[in-house]
Amino acid sequence: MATPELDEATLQGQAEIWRFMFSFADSMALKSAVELRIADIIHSHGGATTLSQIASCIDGGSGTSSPDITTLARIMRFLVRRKIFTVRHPSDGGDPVYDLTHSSRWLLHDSEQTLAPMILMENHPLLMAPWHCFSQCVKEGGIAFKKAHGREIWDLASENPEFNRLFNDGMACTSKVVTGAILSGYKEGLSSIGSLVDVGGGTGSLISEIVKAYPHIKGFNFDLQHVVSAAPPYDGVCHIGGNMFQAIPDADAVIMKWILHDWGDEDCIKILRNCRKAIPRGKGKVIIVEVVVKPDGNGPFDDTGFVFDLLMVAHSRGGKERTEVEWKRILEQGGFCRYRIINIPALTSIIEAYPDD
Ligand SMILES: C[S@@+](CC[C@H](N)C(=O)[O-])C[C@H]1O[C@@H](n2cnc3c(N)ncnc32)[C@H](O)[C@@H]1O
Repeated sequence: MATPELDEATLQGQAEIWRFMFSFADSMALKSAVELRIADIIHSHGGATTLSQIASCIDGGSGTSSPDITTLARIMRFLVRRKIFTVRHPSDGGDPVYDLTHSSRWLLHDSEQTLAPMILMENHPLLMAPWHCFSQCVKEGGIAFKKAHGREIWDLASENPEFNRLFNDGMACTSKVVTGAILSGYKEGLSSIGSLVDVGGGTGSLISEIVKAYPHIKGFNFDLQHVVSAAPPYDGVCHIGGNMFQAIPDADAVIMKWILHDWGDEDCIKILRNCRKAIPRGKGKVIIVEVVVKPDGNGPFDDTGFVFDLLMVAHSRGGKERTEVEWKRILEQGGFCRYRIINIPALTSIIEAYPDD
């Protein structure tokens, strides 16, 4: 029997499936570029770097081996196609030279504004394993991370210092990236605060940057004990270990970045109620730095909001990304009936919430 000819749309559909089937190739190529520090090598040459110059700066796997330049060339060809790097072929027939793009500047390890530690963290086998458990979660419920590792993410971090470091470093770099956006888009929101507690602040990257920009603010970095124990000291920041489900240290205002998205609605309401107890009546506020999902949004970060929602399926217990309507509901139940959303130039927005009293 003759095979029916495929119409254009069906063929296009097939092409899409091939593309999605291998989407992981994008993240794996990106991860290898970060591990090999390719962006840093090109940057240190001032741009326009040949493949052999890149290779000569890569440490061989064992003491005697030298980099496999053919594999490197193939990874670079792929990343040029993805517009992570550029390549130029000199007219004199010389070796092609590679350069950075607006994307690869985010891969620089030694830059203040880098996503390199986050790429290494999210693409680590321990954090990727739960993604393989989605269908099992649909069929039988439960927590993907626990199915993959037998325990939840914060328990693994408390038992495994290497994983704790990988996770905290990944989060810390995203805080540095978002701080610039907060400081530029939310200036007046911070200037009137005397003390600020970052709840689930990780190793203190966000609060330390805020205190650096507003030295009058007394900063508290509050997180689980195993996290603050590994945190570096910062001027003007006091690290406090504890459990936000029990109590939150008192301050004029609470900031929380990427905390509530880790939890289901009931847990968020408990955290918000504890925030309310920690801030002064009448003038306290909570500054929530989170994604606000826009179901029909087509801004540069809107698609990533949906990816983060699945990330929460992979890594959290009941966490999710929320639309404005969903945020409003948990804020009200947590005791914060007034709020405003401030768009900042970042993946996240600021939700500034005020208590009812
Ligand atoms: C997704 S990370 C966000 C870290 C930081 N806010 C940031 O955005 O870089 C969530 C943080 O919540 C902390 N955390 C989890 N459970 C907690 C609890 N019960 N009390 C305090 N912190 C907690 C974790 O240790 C982790 O640092």
